[in-house]
Amino acid sequence: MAVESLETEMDTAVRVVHLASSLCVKVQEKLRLPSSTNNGHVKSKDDDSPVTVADWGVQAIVSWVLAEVFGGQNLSIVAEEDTESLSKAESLGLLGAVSNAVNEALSEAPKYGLPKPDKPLGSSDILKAISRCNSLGGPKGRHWVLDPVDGTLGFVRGDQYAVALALIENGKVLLGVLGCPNYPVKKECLSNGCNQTTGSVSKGCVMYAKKGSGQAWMQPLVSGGFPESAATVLKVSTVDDPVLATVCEPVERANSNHLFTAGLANSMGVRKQPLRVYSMVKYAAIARGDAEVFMKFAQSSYKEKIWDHAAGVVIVEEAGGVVTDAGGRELDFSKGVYLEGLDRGIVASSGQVLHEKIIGAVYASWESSSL
Ligand SMILES: Nc1ncnc2c1ncn2[C@@H]1O[C@H](COP(=O)(O)O)[C@@H](OP(=O)(O)O)[C@H]1O
Ligand SMILES: [Mg+2]
Repeated sequence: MAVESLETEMDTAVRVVHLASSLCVKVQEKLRLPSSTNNGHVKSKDDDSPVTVADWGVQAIVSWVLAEVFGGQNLSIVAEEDTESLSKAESLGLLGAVSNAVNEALSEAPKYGLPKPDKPLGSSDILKAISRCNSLGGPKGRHWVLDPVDGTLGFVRGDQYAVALALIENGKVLLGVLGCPNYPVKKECLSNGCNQTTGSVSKGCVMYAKKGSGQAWMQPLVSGGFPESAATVLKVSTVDDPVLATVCEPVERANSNHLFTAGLANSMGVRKQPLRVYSMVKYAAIARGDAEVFMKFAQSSYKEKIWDHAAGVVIVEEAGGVVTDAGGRELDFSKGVYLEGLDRGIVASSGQVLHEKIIGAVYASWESSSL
């Protein structure tokens, strides 16, 4: 499939991620009100991770918009959420909150250049839209891949999170879009917490790239519609000396072994403290040149999912960076929901020189690690 033939796909994906990000901003503001801390709008999944009105809301609007634009018939969407807990009788209030958020967002869709429904969607339409995203992906055909709210823990804590949408064809990522509503314009804010203060929507951004185009782009998130300003080009950092490099990694120890990555960084000569950030905003930081390396080494029993990486990988690559597993191999998006065959961990970096140093360091330190 030629790159230039993806215009409608790219345009729709960027617009719907802007719309979805605006839904998230509103829900996150509500979650921050003291009265709503325990109002049932945050649920725990089976693995104890949180899921919110925003996760279901974003999945519903992305699914609804993609079906409107591309037709629901042959649409394949692989996404994180299902409707099991949302369909239970005791979740009626939650479903109502999701419906309100979805209909409020979709009523604004024309301001984003997107279709809106003739009348507000009912609960069953919304459940249908969410459960349409039950594709398992695989090696053949086109699949949209969505993480409606990546880094839900960051989201409920008022911190970083991302809306991630990618399109995969025959196992290869064709395009990726990352909505980063709290990704501050100034990179210092990522580590010193100025993102914690409530601010205007314009502090966020949307990044996107088409595979093979050699270009990645960033737009500001603006309140109430699609931005009029031109997109800016994203370029990775030119730093290739580990002494000057910033390494970012997950905030949660449970998601990546901080001790192992610290040893690895030290052995390469990295001197700066790691930047710990929730969600795929770490890929955004590499693409924008705010950090040079992103490493994630999960426990060996954990299987990485395609929606947690697809959009970020293509954006970093087109901005000039490199992403592989810890064995230096390309990530394989063709095996279904999981990144099957992943060698130990994921490494993204701003360029080949740093990348090779990290992969070399992994080989040197692996034997002595307990992973
Ligand atoms: N035990 C584990 N090890 C590694 N990654 C995990 C994990 N449990 C959950 N994750 C993934 O890590 C993502 C969050 O990334 P990060 O730690 O970089 O903020 C989660 O995305 P969701 O928040 O979308 O579920 C989830 O997919
Ligand atoms: Mg995720």
